Amino acid sequence: MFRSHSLAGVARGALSRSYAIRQYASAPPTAGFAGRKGSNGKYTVTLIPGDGIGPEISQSIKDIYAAAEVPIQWEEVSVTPILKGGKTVIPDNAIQSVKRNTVALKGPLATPIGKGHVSLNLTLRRTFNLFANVRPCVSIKGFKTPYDDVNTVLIRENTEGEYSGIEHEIVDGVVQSIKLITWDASERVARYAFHYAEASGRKRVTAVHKANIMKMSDGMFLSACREVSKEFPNVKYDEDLLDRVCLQIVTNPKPFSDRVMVMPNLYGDILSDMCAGLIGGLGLTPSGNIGRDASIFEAVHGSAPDIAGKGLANPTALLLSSLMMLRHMHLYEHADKIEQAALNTIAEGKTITGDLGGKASTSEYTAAIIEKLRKA
Ligand SMILES: NC(=O)C1=CN([C@@H]2O[C@H](COP(=O)(O)OP(=O)(O)OC[C@H]3O[C@@H](n4cnc5c(N)ncnc54)[C@H](O)[C@@H]3O)[C@@H](O)[C@H]2O)C=CC1
Ligand SMILES: O=C(O)CCC(=O)C(=O)O
Repeated sequence: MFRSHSLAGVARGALSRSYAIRQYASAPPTAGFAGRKGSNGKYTVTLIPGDGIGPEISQSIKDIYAAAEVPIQWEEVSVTPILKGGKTVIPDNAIQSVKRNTVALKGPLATPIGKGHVSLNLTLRRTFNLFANVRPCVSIKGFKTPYDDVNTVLIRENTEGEYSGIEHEIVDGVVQSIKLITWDASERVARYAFHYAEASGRKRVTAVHKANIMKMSDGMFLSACREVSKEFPNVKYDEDLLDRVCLQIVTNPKPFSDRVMVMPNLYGDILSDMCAGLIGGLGLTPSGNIGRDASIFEAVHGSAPDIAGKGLANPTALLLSSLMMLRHMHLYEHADKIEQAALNTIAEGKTITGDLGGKASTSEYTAAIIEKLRKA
């Protein structure tokens, strides 16, 4: 049943190069970066500011990048839902921009609840086949939370599962929602997780599942993980139930710092918010949606309508996502410098946003980071 995937060859070749993964690592170079560097020496990167707090936190990133002289020029595009032939689509110029540049930084996009257009976040992931969503969650040194040793990496299958969007009403009062799991997508994300573990020095891959209940769908996801694990004799493999993992992580997150967790789509969505809660909240957790031909980096959080337009948003999650992007682009020095400035600003605790217990506005926090960059 096991079919090899050509991605493996690409990844092995790339991994033979030396590759240092930092705290907020991009990803092993499986996806490959083939961005455009212009005659001015700058890479063009697509920027989707997004909805709600998106434009405010995107502005913060632009200001920090300008101060840090990151060799990037932003190609800003808006992603608004467009109705075409009865389907909601993404504006073509946004699609073309991501295709051209192969990397994008994206603010959150809002999705109406229980009605309205489909999620454009999911549409983007599917359009570009961004098969792995990498979500690291690391305690910030000096910033006190009930735990100071969280260091989890969660890799979420990103194109199918419970998020397939296949729903219908069978008869009045009975609705069916299909959880679609395919061998190919499971194998692909599993292989990515093992490569990530190898490249980042994590010793174990844990597949997180509910195959006791969803015996066929999660069962196949596990079979794919088991098969792929045979290709990686130096990485241990085990499996654990989602509910048990939740309990274990909130009880003691430390043991999870030696491994990469890989799981179907919805589990990853929920578990990553839970992990965020352990380190200070959604204002701090980044992610990368990794594909073969393009990758889109975005915070784990959404558009935060409750604080939008008030200057209260914490831009750190998007900033750390952008650093995953820089490392994906091999711009390590710029990433390291900005990371240091941001994390030190938080650790000092003088100029931090309300979600972290401070009083600073988004722009005051941004200015504090820029001040640190200037002094560095
Ligand atoms: N990838 C994406 O673009 C995502 C989009 N969404 C969408 O966002 C919208 C709002 O979703 P919610 O469930 O309210 O989740 P949310 O993540 O937007 O907000 C949850 C809570 O966290 C706070 N929060 C989030 N980010 C923050 C930040 N950077 N700084 C300070 N506080 C922050 C919010 O104020 C809110 O209290 C929905 O339409 C949802 O579909 C949700 C998650 C991811
Ligand atoms: O698309 C949305 O509005 C929510 C998406 C989300 O929570 C996620 O999958 O990260």
